[in-house]
Amino acid sequence: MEALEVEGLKKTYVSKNKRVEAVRGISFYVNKGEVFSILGPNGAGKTTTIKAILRLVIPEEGKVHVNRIDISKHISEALKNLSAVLEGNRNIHWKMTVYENLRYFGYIRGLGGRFLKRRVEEVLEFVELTDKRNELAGKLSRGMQQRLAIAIALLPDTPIILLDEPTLGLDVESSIKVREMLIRLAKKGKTILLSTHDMHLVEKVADRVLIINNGKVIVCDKKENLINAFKKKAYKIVFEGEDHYVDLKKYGKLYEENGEKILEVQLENMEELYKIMDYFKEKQIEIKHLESIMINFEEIFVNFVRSGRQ
Ligand SMILES: Nc1ncnc2c1ncn2[C@@H]1O[C@H](COP(=O)(O)OP(=O)(O)OP(=O)(O)O)[C@@H](O)[C@H]1O
Repeated sequence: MEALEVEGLKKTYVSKNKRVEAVRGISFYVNKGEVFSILGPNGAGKTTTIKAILRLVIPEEGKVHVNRIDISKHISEALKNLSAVLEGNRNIHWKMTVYENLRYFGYIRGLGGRFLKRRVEEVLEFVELTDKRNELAGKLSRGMQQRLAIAIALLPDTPIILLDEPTLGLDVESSIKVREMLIRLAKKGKTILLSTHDMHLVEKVADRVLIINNGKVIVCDKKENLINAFKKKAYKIVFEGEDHYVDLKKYGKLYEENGEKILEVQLENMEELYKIMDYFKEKQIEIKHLESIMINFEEIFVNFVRSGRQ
């Protein structure tokens, strides 16, 4: 069942002498309990899409349903299901402590009394900031500020959480912490929509991926399918042979590993593989084994964006 449905979203920013078609007809859905990632280069329209879902920008076309509720018609009802961590840490009060921030934003979301008190402790523990509760938010590291922003979003315990670039500008350790947090949230059954261009994050947490460029969808599929689409086309050929093998360089990357000679190739189709195998035969170089290899998600992304540039 879909937790989020986005249909035909269009948003054009118009200023005095400029029109930017930021989102040009984007549609997708996010299933309940799924981690769905929007991936795209700078300016692709990721932030605009997330803001349009939250009605922070009003799209000129398109529909957004949150748990089957049309957000343009029943905004407060729909928003009860959503919380968001937007880009940057602007939604934190620098001069308040961690604890005061959580109380303050809890009140804003309509929480109070014993429930809020308990929730504050729970989220503090979840983001591992319990021992920083009395520190001023402005004095925290960037990674901790991001965790505080996530804690604030978690307070109302909504079923759907949107995150825009949650690891942007964070050091490796903090990025890993955020990544682990998202995995824990997914395990709790939360529906997560995140925008990012952090490939590691996508590789580790996403179930399905939507790749967009210039405000349009290039592809939307399960992460595994996207990986497999290219995995089949990348091969590692382990071979034996003394002479001639330097010529193989023209086919791909040639190297030695643990005393084995390896040729790594990326191919458009099987014909190309057969051609290479014929060449091995002709030169009497023995192939010991051949395996399809995984190319990393970054390469997959670049391949899709290149092939589908709109
Ligand atoms: N308020 C605005 N007024 C005018 N143009 C805007 C506005 N906000 C975004 N844009 C433009 O719309 C396009 C899409 O921007 P958006 O922020 O949605 O992309 P993004 O994929 O989130 O990129 P980034 O990763 O750089 O944030 C860009 O060309 C951007 O310059």
